[in-house]
Amino acid sequence: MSEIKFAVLGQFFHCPIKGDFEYAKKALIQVDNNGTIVSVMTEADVEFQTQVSFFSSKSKLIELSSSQYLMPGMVDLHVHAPQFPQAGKGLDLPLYDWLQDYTFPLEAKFADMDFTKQIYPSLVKSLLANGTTSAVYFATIHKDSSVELARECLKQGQRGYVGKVNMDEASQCPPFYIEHSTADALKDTELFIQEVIGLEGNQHQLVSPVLTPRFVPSCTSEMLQGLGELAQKYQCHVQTHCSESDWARDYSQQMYGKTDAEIYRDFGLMTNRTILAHSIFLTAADHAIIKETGASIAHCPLSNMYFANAAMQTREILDNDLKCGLGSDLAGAPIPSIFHTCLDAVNHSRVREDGTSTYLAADTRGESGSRISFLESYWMATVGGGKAIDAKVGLFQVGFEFDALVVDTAVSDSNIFIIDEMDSDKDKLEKIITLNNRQNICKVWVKGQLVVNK
Ligand SMILES: O=c1[nH]c(=O)c2nc[nH]c2[nH]1
Repeated sequence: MSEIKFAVLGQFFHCPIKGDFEYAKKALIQVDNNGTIVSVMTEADVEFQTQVSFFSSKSKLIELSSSQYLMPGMVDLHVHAPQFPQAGKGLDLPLYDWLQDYTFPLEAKFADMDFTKQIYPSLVKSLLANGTTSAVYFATIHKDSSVELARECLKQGQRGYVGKVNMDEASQCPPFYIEHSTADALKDTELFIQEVIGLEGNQHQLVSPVLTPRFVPSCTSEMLQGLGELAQKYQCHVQTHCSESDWARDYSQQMYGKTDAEIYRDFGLMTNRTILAHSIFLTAADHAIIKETGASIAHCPLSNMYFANAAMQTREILDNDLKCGLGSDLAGAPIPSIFHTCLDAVNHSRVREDGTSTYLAADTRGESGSRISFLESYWMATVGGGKAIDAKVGLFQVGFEFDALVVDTAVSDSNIFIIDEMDSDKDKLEKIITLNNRQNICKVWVKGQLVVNK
């Protein structure tokens, strides 16, 4: 049996059931040397006090104050790592022009390893500081630079899922940012997988390679076929964009006469380790394919407002029990915080429910019954994300990895203002979800390793 590394004493929130939450006022969570939760006790347990005294005497007790809340680490299912320098600018164009004018020229710069090493450490640091313990990254088409991102995740202790992007369709990719050849790109991708798995210090697979066809328009059918074969060979994760805008949806129909989900399925890219970013224009048949294959959706509410030209079917996706988590979609949206994404997801659904045009009567303006709750969005950010990456994270339960953060509502520059006599436990959790900022996050652990400590 492995040794206990530390035990945390304090209050916690988590959401074992979608749309609901659990609050423990005083709990003791024991974490072993592998970073796994081996015991969760509350005051009702007879052994509670004895265990607290024991860990205290061994100097292994981390005791939270009354303004501090232990919460599961956040999972960001969709981050474009090289777009970090672009965050907060250039969202004036539709998707196609945005890619061609702003994004591809920036991503092309990552051929330069010095530039890579200038950007990626700051990105990983920023995400960790915002409580993102697991991140699923698109890197660029460059193998070495993409491996460097995985190395950086490992160095800073973030659970990273990193993809070398694949794009080889000459009519859609600029000459300065396209694979040299499909065959070379597939060889590079296979090498990338092997190099990430074999990175020094990655014995526990904290970082994993992800097959990453950018989206249907940027890939030839030979590329999709080759990546599908690699997905079967290595059983690794797959990530891509799915039916994200009118333009992208129509492109797939014109080229293949199929939806994106059908195309990915037919090329062997839909597995229970596939993460489909956006997934706005889903048909009933797409829902069935996603459910049957066990693929997941990364809901990116803020970038959908810029690029999707439509609102997400979040209510139906949750009701249909499709696997779904949240993505920041840096830098199709500017904010590197999944807490913020939770708020965006709720706002997005409320605008859909209410509709927008003041020229229409209230009862014809929106799509009634389509809102989601704060608890559902928080569930997606933690448990839903954990299921998508196929990792035991997102809950404080025995056997789960200790990926966690501490929110302190009493830091001097806090936006969260809690009054114990006035706020129910649910009020407190909703305030934390909606008002939390990086200054409130004072500790972050990934796999039991303390990676942020303020
Ligand atoms: O939001 C997006 N960001 C991207 O970089 C991208 N590439 C294809 N489709 C995309 N959508």
